[in-house]
Amino acid sequence: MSTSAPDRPGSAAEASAEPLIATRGLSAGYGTQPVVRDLDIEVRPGEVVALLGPNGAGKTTTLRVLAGDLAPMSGEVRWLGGAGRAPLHRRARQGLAYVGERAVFTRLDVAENLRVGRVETARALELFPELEKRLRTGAGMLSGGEQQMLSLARALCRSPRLLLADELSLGLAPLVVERLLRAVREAADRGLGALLVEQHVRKVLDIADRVYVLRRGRIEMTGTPRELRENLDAVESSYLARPGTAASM
Ligand SMILES: Nc1ncnc2c1ncn2[C@@H]1O[C@H](COP(=O)(O)OP(=O)(O)OP(=O)(O)O)[C@@H](O)[C@H]1O
Repeated sequence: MSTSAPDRPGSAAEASAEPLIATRGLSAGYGTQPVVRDLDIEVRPGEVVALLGPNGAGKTTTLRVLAGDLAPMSGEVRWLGGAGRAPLHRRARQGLAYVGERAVFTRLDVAENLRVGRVETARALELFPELEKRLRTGAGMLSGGEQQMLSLARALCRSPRLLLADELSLGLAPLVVERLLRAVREAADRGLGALLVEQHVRKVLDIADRVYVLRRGRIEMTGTPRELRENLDAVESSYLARPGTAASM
């Protein structure tokens, strides 16, 4: 399977835009041992790209090195066309949003979380109206889904160019997962580029333009959701399934 034109209508023009982020021959890891090798990954404005793979494949490591949180061992990461090793805080100022698991300040309430994130409350509530009744609730008291809505609101309402999201939907109910993924899709339709690490394979394929499948630190498959679906049974049974979660995919 190879990379080909995205199979979502309207994304052909975006596919010709310059990548927001691109790696060439990237290897990264911890200590002296690379856990991801020879990665060629790119994300362009307006596209949602899914990064899939089994536990320990190196998905989080990949996001961390793209975010500037972990230095490459070899190869390069080009962010906005430049190959410099800008750290995460500088990339964040330049429009990179990184959402890890439950990225909220649990001791602050929802309104304070938005304020600290320099996000207008009204804008966040436009995106997720269900947060309105929780504005004065401590973020640590929110449900998992509400916490992720808050994390995503904080990221998206600052109009980033690129969103890197690590298991946005971990442990959440299917309807909440769909809600979060739809918010990302809508932001991408307005020009955001997004790279999503996601265990809900079928749900993310519904909104993605392209997919990379990582296995043992290498990209083993890349293509459109349509191409991946044709191989989905093989993909799931061979290495995407997590014990106990195959049904959710
Ligand atoms: N800070 C760290 N120090 C040393 N090794 C690490 C560190 N973080 C991750 N690893 C190792 O790197 C490998 C890849 O981990 P990573 O978290 O990138 O995989 P993943 O695909 O995101 O997995 P999962 O789906 O389980 O979250 C694993 O073997 C893991 O043990």
